[in-house]
Amino acid sequence: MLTVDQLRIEMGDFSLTGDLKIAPGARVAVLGPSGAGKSTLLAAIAGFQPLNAGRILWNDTAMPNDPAARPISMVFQDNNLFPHLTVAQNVGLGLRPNLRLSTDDHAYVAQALTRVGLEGMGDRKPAQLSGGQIARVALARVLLRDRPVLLLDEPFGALGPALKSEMLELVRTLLDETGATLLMVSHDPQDARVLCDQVVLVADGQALAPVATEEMFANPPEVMREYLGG
Ligand SMILES: Nc1ncnc2c1ncn2[C@@H]1O[C@H](COP(=O)(O)OP(=O)(O)OP(=O)(O)O)[C@@H](O)[C@H]1O
Repeated sequence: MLTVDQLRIEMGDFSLTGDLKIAPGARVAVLGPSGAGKSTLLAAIAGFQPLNAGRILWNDTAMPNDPAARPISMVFQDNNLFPHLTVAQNVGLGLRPNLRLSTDDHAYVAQALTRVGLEGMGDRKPAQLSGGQIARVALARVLLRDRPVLLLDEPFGALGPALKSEMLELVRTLLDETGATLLMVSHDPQDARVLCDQVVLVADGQALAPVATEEMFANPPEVMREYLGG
């Protein structure tokens, strides 16, 4: 269980509060207007954003301060790859942040690359990959990190619709295999319908408790109606 307990964040004029629980294995879309605080919520859960009040807990225990020690892997919009490292090294960072990979580690990296459809591409640099392939590298790293919570901050926003739906399918397959809990920020409410069983709405300075995706779309609250453009 992921718990956002009495969270409060203040940055200048902006403030965000939240008090919610995410069940293990849930697939949650984080939706809301631009600037509402979706990325801030994910950064707080990941440990990159200091809190003014409240706690983030995993299985009823407060998470460590160090983001690397949290039971979390996160993919950002730019897929956070290092341009000077090869694909295999970028993925290997998920296992060993110092990149001292054993023979077994190299084999795990190769397996993860195969798993996301990038067999044999380990020696390339990110600049030699397409946008979809870069997103796959980020997911291969997530696979190797093998953490119970996956945070995706609009990682496929730059991809065209066909490629994006391919990536959402790959995420679904990986979640089926790992049972990880997903929180995914998206600007496209359709992503929620495709992949997520619940929606956390972030609006008016608040991250609301998760609601079933079906219910959210059948009976959207006003801010969601504005956001859906209807
Ligand atoms: N360092 C900062 N100081 C003050 N305000 C900040 C700072 N960083 C971000 N903000 C504000 O915090 C708010 C939340 O930003 P955040 O990126 O979390 O929103 P978002 O919902 O993810 O937006 P988008 O959908 O546009 O990506 C924004 O209004 C932003 O201007």
